[in-house]
Amino acid sequence: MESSLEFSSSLGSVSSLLSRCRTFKVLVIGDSGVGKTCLTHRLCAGEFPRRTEATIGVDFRERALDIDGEKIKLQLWDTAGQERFRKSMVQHYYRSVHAVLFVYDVTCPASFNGLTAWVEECRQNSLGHEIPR
Ligand SMILES: Nc1nc2c(ncn2[C@@H]2O[C@H](COP(=O)(O)OP(=O)(O)OP(=O)(O)O)[C@@H](O)[C@H]2O)c(=O)[nH]1
Repeated sequence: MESSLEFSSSLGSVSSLLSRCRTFKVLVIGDSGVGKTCLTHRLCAGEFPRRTEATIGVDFRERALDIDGEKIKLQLWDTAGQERFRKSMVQHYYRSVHAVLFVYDVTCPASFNGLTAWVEECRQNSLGHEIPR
């Protein structure tokens, strides 16, 4: 009885090891209207949304990947570009981030110049230099 219990518990740990999947949190930032929601929706749902509304706070999207046989979960944090929809939440966005994606609109130079403010926000929230961006 004891040995069969041991056997089933070790089977359990093997199956949990096999199904374990690493999750990577990617923060998506940039000016309002540059296409963050469209980009993340396209990546996760396989198509562009018909219409979007300004993001309030943050929207979460996930994409499962298989990289070299390992299951990876990409967790995209689509954040609001409008200051009034970010408010005091910002510091939470930067917690345990694995990578940051800066987005700008190629038809809008101001949104490219605006990236300096987003880089500065990263600095203010103590984003480490080792974090890919
Ligand atoms: N022409 C064109 N329009 C786009 C593209 N990507 C997004 N749009 C349009 O741009 C508008 C804003 O797109 P969103 O994805 O909502 O922008 P956002 O950066 O998430 O905006 P916030 O939520 O306010 O930060 C929408 O009307 C989209 O349809 C693109 O690649 N080409």
